[in-house]
Formats: sequence, C-alpha cells, structure tokens
Amino acid sequence: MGARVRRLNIEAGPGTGKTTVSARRFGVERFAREYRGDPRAVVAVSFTRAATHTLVRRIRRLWGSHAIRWPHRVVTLDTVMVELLHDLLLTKLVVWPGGHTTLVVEDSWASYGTRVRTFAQYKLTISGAEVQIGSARLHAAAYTVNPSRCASLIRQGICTHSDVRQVLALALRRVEVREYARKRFASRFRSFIVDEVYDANDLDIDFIELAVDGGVSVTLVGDDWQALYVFRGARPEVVPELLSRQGFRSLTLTRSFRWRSEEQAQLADDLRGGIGVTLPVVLSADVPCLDVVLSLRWAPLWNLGPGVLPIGFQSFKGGPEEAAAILVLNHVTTSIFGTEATYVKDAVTSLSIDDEDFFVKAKPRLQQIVDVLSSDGTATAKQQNVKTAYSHLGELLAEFSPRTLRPVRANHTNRLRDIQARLLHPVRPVPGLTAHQAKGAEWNYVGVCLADAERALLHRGLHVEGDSDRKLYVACTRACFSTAEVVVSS
Ligand SMILES: Nc1ncnc2c1ncn2[C@@H]1O[C@H](COP(=O)(O)OP(=O)(O)OP(=O)(O)O)[C@@H](O)[C@H]1O
Repeated sequence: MGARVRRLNIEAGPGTGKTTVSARRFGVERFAREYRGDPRAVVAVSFTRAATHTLVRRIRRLWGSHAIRWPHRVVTLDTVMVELLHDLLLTKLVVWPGGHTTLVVEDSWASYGTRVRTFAQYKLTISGAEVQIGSARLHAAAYTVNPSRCASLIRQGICTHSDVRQVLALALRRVEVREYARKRFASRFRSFIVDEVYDANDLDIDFIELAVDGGVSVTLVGDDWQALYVFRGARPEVVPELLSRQGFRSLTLTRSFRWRSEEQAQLADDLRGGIGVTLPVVLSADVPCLDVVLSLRWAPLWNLGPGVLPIGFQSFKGGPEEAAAILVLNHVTTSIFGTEATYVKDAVTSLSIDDEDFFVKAKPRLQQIVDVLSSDGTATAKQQNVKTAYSHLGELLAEFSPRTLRPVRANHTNRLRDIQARLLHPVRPVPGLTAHQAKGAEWNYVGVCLADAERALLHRGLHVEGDSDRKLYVACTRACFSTAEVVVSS
C-alpha cells in the first residue's frame, strides 16, 4: 500500500482489507518523507459517521493518535462539503439568505418538528451568487416537516446536509466557483482518500474530480457489491467511467482475511458469483449462540422476540415519545453492548435538549426508568411498570426539554414495552442491526432475518445491480465463521 501512485483505485471483496488498506494508505501519505514540512492535509473521507469512526480506530491503532492531528483528518464527505460552502460564503462567491457565513447543518429536519402531510416543498435555487428560497408543488402529498418552518430556519442560517449539497451542486456550475474549489483543494489537501467510493453520487464524483484536477493525490477504495446508498443518490455505475476518465490505476485485493471457515468462504464466493444459496437455520430461541442479528429493516428485528435487542426503532420520524424512548434505548444499548442507539443525536436535537451534560445528569434517572421496566411481576404489574416508566420519562423531559410527552396510550408506550421485554428476558440479548449499520464491521457468528422476498433473492442468486441484493450481500458477508437465517421459534 506504499505505492507512490497519484491516482489509485483499490478494488476488493469483503474482508480483503479495504479498511485496513485505507488506514495504511493514510499513514503512508501522512508520514511520507517527500511531504515533510508540507502544511497541506491528508484527508480520508467516508459516507457515514460509523465508517469514519471505524477508520479512525484503525489509523490510531496502526500509526498512533498523532497521525490524525489537525489539519490531517478523517471525516464524512458531507463535512468536507460544509467546509467548502463556509469558505464560499466567506469569500461571497455564494451568499446565504440573511448573509450568514456560518451555518448550523443538521442531518435532517426531523429534529425541528413532526412531519405533516403537504403538497408544498421549499426549493433552494441560486441566482448569481445569491441563494434563494422558493417553493414547489408536489404531484403527490408527502410527509415532511412544515416547509415554511424549514424556509424560516434556512433564513436563520440552519439547514440540512441535503441543502448544502443542493446549493453546492448549483454553485459548482459557475466557472469561478469551480476554479476556487479546485485551487482550494490544491492549496489545502495533499492527499485525499475516499473509502467506499461506490456510495458516491454525482456531486461526490464531481468533488473527487476537482481534487484530481487540483493535483491532489487521490486514492479510491471500494467494492461495487457493497454500495448501499442508492436511496441517497449513490451511482455505483458511474465509478468505472470516473476511473477511466481520470486515468486511475487499479489494484485488486483478492484474498479475504475475514473467513475462518470453508463454509463462510464458500458462501461469500457463491453470493458474488450469482449462485443461489440456502442459509442454515437458527431458531430465535437459540440466538444466544450468535454475536449479532442483521436485517434490511428494523421492524423484523423487533419481531424476533426478546432474545434480540435492536439498537434502533425505525428511521427517526421526530415525535417526542419516539425521541424519549430512544433515550431509554440508548441507555440500555450503551450499558449492555457499549453501543449508542441509532438516531440518539436526532432524538436529543428534536427534544431541544441543549444541556451538554444531559447524558451525565440524566444517567441516574434513566437507570431508574430501566429499573422500573426490569422489575418482574404479573402481566398487569408489568403494564403498570411501563406506565410508571413513561411518567418518569415525562418528568425527566420536563427538566431538560421544552417538549412534553402526550398522555399514556399504547402507541406512545409500546416502545418502552418492547424494551421491557428485552430487560426481562433471562438471557443477555443479542444486538440487532440493519445492514447499513453493519457495513464495514465483522463478527464471528451472524444471524440474518429475512423477508420471503429476500430469501427468494438468495435462492435465485444475487445480482450486483439490485439494491436489495447488495444489502443482502453486505449482511451475509459480515461473519468470520458462519451466517445463518434466524426464524421465529413456533
Ligand atoms: N494484511 C492482513 N493480514 C491479516 N489480516 C488482515 C489483513 N488485512 C486485514 N486483515 C483483517 O481482516 C479483517 C477484514 O479487514 P477489513 O475490515 O479491513 O476488510 P474490508 O475489506 O474493509 O471488509 P468489508 O469491506 O467487508 O467491510 C479484519 O479482521 C482485519 O483485521
């Protein structure tokens, strides 16, 4: 991985060491003799925070913490985009409504209100350098946070990553903005490493090309079978065009270091070869023999029963009851697995909790709620415990959040009831994750939870062009020893 090639593409299957290679490449570029005294940064990017955390851990382990000292960094590509937009705002090449030069950028609007059914949508456009907020009418009703509230927040300098992307895509149509971005890459970056490049969309690819044009050393790492973000506009099919257009040299990694059994190695080969497979079955009563259970969606994981504790409920919708339940789930997943619940950051923002020490201060109260849910008894006593826990949660929020919980009703408390079932289960539950959360990670024994259509795809043989096929591929290639299908015990 010490190859001194300025445009390098590393292509490889699961477990062949892509993350390891990205981490090695980072250090090689960071400590290269020829760059001694060069103030420009080595920057590695990935598309999710989870992936950047994994890469940071590997770099620290290999090269020590000082490898990631500023300006060298490992961030999401979204972060790099926000940095560029901020500089464009400072130089007035782009002017934000209200003249803001520092934006608060959120993952989504979910934290700013509950979704409403609407035909209206705000639309960001650019006229000259000025960002303008217009509106558009949708053909079909959509559930979104009130668009006029979003527009008003944008005027206050608050927006989402998707808005940043929209504005940059429009701004980069102007020659002077492209020239600025290219020169900025040239003067600030000496090496740009893009992990999971097959998750890139058109704007990401444009960014990579600007870096190449700026003379930056660019390393791309990825596997087309593991592109999971098509719903966010990823275009795995255009990566080969980028590679040939910019004359990247490709290296292929073939040996997987992950497989510790013939069975798992064969499964991975068959999946990649499009050969139909049938997974061995594990009953949900026997999940303690597994390290994790994966699914393409959250709901089926909850349906597997109390032996599995999913680390998320569903993609976050923004309601206060849901957000409050995520706080409890987070307390439990952190205590049992040392893993944060998915969407906990959205939950805190949506509850407008601005006390930075919230988790430290709230810990004893959250533990008290968990203790209430953990006490066993008759069905009626357990129902009462859920109500008591819900009311304690309401009191906790009253102290830290302006949002209030609605009165006790089954659809407000059912998430606490689901957590309670796991707490009362006599055996430590196994974590449940979606394929998106599992990407990049590995465990010894993995269970997958399949819908009928997903099982049929595995029987037929996977195709790299299929979105669900790729998610199944990622889920079925996380195990070192074996992958089994988990089915509910009758
Ligand atoms: N050169 C190597 N020698 C021995 N073990 C290695 C080597 N490279 C990677 N590994 C080990 O192999 C496993 C898989 O590596 P890694 O996670 O980097 O693969 P990957 O290609 O990123 O996987 P995936 O894309 O499927 O998430 C890890 O346990 C890692 O420590």
